[in-house]
Amino acid sequence: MNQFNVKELIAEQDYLELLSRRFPTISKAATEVINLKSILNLPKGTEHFLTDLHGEYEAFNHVMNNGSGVVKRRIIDTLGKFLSQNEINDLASLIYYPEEKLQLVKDQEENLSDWYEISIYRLIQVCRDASSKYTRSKVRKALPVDFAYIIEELLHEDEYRFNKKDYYNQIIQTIVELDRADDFIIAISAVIKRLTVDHLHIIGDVYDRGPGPHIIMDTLINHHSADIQWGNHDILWMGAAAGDRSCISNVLRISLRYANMDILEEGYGINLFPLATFAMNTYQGDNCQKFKPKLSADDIVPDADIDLLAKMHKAISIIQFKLEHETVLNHPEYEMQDRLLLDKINYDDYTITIGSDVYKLNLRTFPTIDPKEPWKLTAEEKSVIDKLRYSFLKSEKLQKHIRFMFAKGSIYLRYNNNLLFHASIPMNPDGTFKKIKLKGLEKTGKELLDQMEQMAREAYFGREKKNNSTDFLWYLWCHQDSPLFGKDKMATLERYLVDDKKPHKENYTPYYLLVNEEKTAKMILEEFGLDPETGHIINGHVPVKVGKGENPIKANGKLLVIDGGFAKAYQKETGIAGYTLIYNSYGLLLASHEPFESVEKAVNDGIDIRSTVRVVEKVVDRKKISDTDIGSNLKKQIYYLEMLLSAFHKGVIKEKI
Ligand SMILES: O=P(O)(O)OC[C@H]1O[C@](O)(COP(=O)(O)O)[C@@H](O)[C@@H]1O
Ligand SMILES: [Mn+2]
Repeated sequence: MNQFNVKELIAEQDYLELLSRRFPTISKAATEVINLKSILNLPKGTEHFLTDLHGEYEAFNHVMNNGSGVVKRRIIDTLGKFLSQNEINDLASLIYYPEEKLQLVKDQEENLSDWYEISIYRLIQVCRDASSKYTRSKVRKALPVDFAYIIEELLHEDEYRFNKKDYYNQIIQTIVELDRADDFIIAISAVIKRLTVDHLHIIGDVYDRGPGPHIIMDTLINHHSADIQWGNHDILWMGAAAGDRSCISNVLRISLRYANMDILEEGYGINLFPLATFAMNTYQGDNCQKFKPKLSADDIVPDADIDLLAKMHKAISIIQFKLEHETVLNHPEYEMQDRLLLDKINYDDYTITIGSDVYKLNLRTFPTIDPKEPWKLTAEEKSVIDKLRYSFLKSEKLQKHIRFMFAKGSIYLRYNNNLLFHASIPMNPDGTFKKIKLKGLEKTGKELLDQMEQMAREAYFGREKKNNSTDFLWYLWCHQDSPLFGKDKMATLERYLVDDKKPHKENYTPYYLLVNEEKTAKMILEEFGLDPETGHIINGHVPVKVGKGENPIKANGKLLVIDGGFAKAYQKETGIAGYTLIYNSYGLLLASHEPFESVEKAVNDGIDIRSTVRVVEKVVDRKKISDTDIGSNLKKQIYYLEMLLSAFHKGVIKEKI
């Protein structure tokens, strides 16, 4: 125990006085020290890293339910010797989807009471194993109120213990007899999942392309412990929620591109009527071929709807190009003049000059463009975007989700000596950090990212203030110096208006080449105040083309890129359905997942996402809480509690009895 002299105690007297209100006696302070010291020796909790979810809520839910394979591992560890593979799969799907599985069992099982008793018995075993890493108090906090007492009894009673066997069995039988088995199974399955993964990291891009980012956000808000590093698609929605017109038009364009209207209308209550009527009138007779939505195999959309979606898609794309042009004109300091393309179109011969090359346009109808001032919105376009903006600003649900993004999110995060961010760090080709001028001051590396994050927060929280600009949120979406984006340009206009693929190319910034070198990765870790020998960088953003032999582990293990592509639209390219990372007390594990089929298949056929787990790094000594950030915090608390104990003993602070 730390010893302190009177002088030291007097120097901290005010703080100790405050602390003594929570721990008023020697005995209370000593008990807390004993508790905290014992926690330090427990194994480190399991962290789960997911990224680039892109609205794929079903696959996300599944990975949350199976903990990237950790739940099944636990079943095998606890009951593997006694159960067949089928029984293991059945128990796993019961834990993942208890409601659905119970329904199925009721339809099929003849002796339901037996099934209930056996299943409850097995679930308790798995739950006991999952809870063994934690203090009783932490487990208690994870229990649902209704069953807290019973689950606690069952977890801490041993069915083999003499005298207690009947007691234990009686509890289970009574649960079944009183028709409480379904609720009990649902409750204990949730506890198992919750205890299996202690903390969740989302490395960005919850939004866009898939149908249910709002469903994912609801899950995250209800999660017991999660953080988010903003991806470029998240900041786009954050900008839209701040009322930024360029961001709003991008958000709508992407939703229309993938025919995801549910998120806007049902998810966030955005009124699309003004855009629909405007598009129908303005693009009447135009089949808007290039703007037909990209549908996935299971999307069924009638032709008439496709026609309307295509018209709306074209209308909002043209509005977006105009708004972005104006933003670039308003911000010469962004140095994005190469993105001024609307005025490089020759509206007589339908060509566009990009750099020194001239390309043929694939479109000829621009009913709202005045070639003299092509970036000017027509009065109708202005009215449409203003009405949409109103809807975004007034959507309570959207604002709630975005406030959560700000509360639990950041551009980068340091967590247990790992550095987490979505895309990149601005760097020069020579390997040094790139200086970027913001608000008249040049900054690099960590300082730069801190400044950018502060500006993002100011832009959103000042959204109702006069003269507040939200343009910086758009900058973070698509600027080459944005750590959330990391490409030299976002070639959206070229991709829509020119068939030639040459100008579509977006090049990754120097970070991507440099960071493959171990020395650069270590330099970045050091810049962010982490130990380069033991730390890792964890990124998403870039789909890892496993099919083409790409490896997600780079820089000699210092960098992990875990975007394997949850996005269905990208699975052809990547060849898998996503990577997730697990960091437990034994080390770092990388799980690669094959595409998720459906909840039905998972429940009926016990088909899990097939996941391959490989060890990235194994620690020599099992990591304890003492080795984590929480551990450092606890040690600080212990230090002050020991100081308080000294103060009690030396009479600097009196016990409050
Ligand atoms: O394939 P899509 O949906 O048309 O999107 C292409 C655009 O998405 C981006 O790749 C950004 O999205 P990601 O952050 O998911 O990579 C842009 O660079 C590109 O212009
Ligand atoms: Mn991204």
